[in-house]
Amino acid sequence: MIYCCVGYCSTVPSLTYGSRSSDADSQGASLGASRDLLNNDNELDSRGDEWSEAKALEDNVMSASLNESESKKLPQAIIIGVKKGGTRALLEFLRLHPDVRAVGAEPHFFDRNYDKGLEWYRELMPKSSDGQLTMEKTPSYFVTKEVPSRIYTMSKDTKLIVVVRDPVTRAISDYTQTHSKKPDIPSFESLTFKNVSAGLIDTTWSAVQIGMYAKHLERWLQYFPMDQLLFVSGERLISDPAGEMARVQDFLGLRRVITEKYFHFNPAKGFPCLKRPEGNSKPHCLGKTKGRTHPNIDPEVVQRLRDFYRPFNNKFYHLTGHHFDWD
Ligand SMILES: Nc1ncnc2c1ncn2[C@@H]1O[C@H](COP(=O)(O)OS(=O)(=O)O)[C@@H](OP(=O)(O)O)[C@H]1O
Repeated sequence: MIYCCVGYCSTVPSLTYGSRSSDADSQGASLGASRDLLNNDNELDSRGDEWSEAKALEDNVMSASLNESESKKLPQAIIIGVKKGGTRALLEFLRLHPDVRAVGAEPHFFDRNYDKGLEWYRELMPKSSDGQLTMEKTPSYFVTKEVPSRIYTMSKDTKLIVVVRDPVTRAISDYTQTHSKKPDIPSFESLTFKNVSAGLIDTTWSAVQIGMYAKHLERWLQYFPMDQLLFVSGERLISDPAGEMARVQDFLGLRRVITEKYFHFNPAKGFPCLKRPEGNSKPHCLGKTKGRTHPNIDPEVVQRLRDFYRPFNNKFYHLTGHHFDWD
């Protein structure tokens, strides 16, 4: 069956092909069918959609003029995490590069859909020519035990990108997202502790656990050498997107096409938005599900979390050789 959307047709439901950006939440996306995407808890990022739809339309026009040597390929590079790190922004920035083709939604192949097989996965990818890089992003990969060996089995040469962010802010962002959908959940402060009176941090709470980056990274290093991983600073992706994009493009072996000309800082949103350097088109910002207002958290709890994360952060700095200044 052929599915079409805003002039964009494919053999899988159009939602799965970037007409909507479905970003990770605690459930994340399943690409089995468009119904899955609509029924799960995923965010559908409305402003991101506009951007993705414009891109899908453009891709469609482009693909009409492309020759038959184009084919769907397994990704050579994957944004594997972290949830709420800035993964959507990075993917959308990369999608502007002419040598990158990326699937807009999160395939969740290596964590939830692995039994569907590699051909299912390949089928989700956009067509690309030989010189182009195929990519996807699924932020839950970084913290899922089985994923490193599975990606290694697909290709030991896969390049891996992790967008990391201060784990305390990340945890609050994660909580804010859940709270926006389930306003009745307990407070951040009470979820943080296993035993409030003893002050024990609950490391089984995913919002806390995801930020123990060193622990997760050690699992990846059992399969991949450090030089196959790139750590992008979520903070710098906002304060200096062109600088982070230069690192990313170098790492991926791409020409430095996405430069400061592509960014316009929107002071009202507090984020860089994307603009085409040529022409007068309006800059495109990610949607309102990015940059939600975080609740005020008891400063004592924030301090307790900072103390908790410090050894993990220091180990992470040591392993990566990069100081992220989170303390
Ligand atoms: N350019 C730009 N525009 C908007 N938002 C940006 C941008 N760059 C980074 N960010 C930050 O991205 C955070 C969401 O991260 P993710 O996209 O990884 O979230 S998700 O895991 O896919 O749901 C999101 O977190 P919150 O601010 O907590 O909502 C943003 O701070």
